[in-house]
Amino acid sequence: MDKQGFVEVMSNCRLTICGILICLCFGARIPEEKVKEIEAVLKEVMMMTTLKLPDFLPMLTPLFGKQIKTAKELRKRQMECLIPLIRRRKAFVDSEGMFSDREASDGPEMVSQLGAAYVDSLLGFEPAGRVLGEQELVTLCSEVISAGTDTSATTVEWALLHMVQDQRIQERVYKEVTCIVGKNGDVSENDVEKMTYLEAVVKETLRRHPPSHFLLSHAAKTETELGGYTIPADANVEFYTAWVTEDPAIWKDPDEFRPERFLDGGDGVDVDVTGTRGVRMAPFGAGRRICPAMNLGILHVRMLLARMVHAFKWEPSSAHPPDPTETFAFTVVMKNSLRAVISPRSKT
Ligand code: HEM
Repeated sequence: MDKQGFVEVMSNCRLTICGILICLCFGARIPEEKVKEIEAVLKEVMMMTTLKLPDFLPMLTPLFGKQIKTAKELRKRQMECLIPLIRRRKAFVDSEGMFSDREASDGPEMVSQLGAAYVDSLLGFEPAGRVLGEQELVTLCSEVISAGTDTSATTVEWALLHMVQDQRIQERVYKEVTCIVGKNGDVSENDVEKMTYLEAVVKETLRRHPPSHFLLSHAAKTETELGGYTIPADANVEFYTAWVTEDPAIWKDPDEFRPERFLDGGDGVDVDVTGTRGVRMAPFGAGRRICPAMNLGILHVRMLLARMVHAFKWEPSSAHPPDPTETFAFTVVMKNSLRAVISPRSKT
């Protein structure tokens, strides 16, 4: 909680998730300041890659010289942030996980065993008959960190908004968590698997507030028929998926936030979030380009929410009342990010 007496939820969640994903990519534990730096650079990269006029009219590219210069400078900062982590992990892999004392004290601690970091699998990967260069490794790792940070943090913020506004939902989650781990226990991955009400809260959050209203750009490789339209070969296809969850013909009272709809007897109980058995919501996309880390994302969101509600009671800040107005910041986030007052839960 900061000096003003409230917690700014989004920035703290982004930092936590970004730290986890950096560790997942490079197997390293790095200081918070460094996580903040990487997170800020990758957010800028992401905002820079949203579609601009020259993406539709390449002939206009020469008019965008200033933006291209800014993009190149940003790319340089991105490389400077991540290349040292790639080189350190490569040295660790080359030493077969046996750093000497001097090497070990010479940089961030390696906390994932050999083979467990994402970059380990890329170091030996030769997709085009050659090893990947540092630029490519930076891009691939950045993609994972960026794709996982904003989406998961956005989901946590929206879920918490509803738990702050409707204390009944929060108390039900708290009761479920304490029933499983007690008031003093630590919430583990296995524990959250058993929390059916929390699962319903997360599903309802992904239904009511899908972090991405559009999927990533898809392309038709050959001429295709889709929904009665002819899509020419090579055309980009943008899917607006949020509409499915707003349609009263598909969901009862779609605007209402009601986790119970995902419990027995509810209108969402049989919904398949992967879209394999029909699409009633598609927060992760559907088909072969579905989010490859869907289960990890859901796990992060559930773990964070369970631990946050287990440790603290979250209430609205009277100075900054919760405001559900949306805005686009790569994902669709709260325009005025959630600020909540927290008080520690009794441990007895
Ligand atoms: C609640 C959390 C998450 C949500 C809602 C989410 C949602 C999505 C969506 C909608 C897509 C686009 C699918 C398409 O275009 O068809 C996507 C792609 C992707 N996601 Fe996630 N995601 C989440 C968590 C994560 C995490 C934690 C990671 C990494 C650890 C991740 C990595 C990726 C990657 C790499 C892609 C691109 C896949 C490709 O190019 O085919 N996501 N995600």
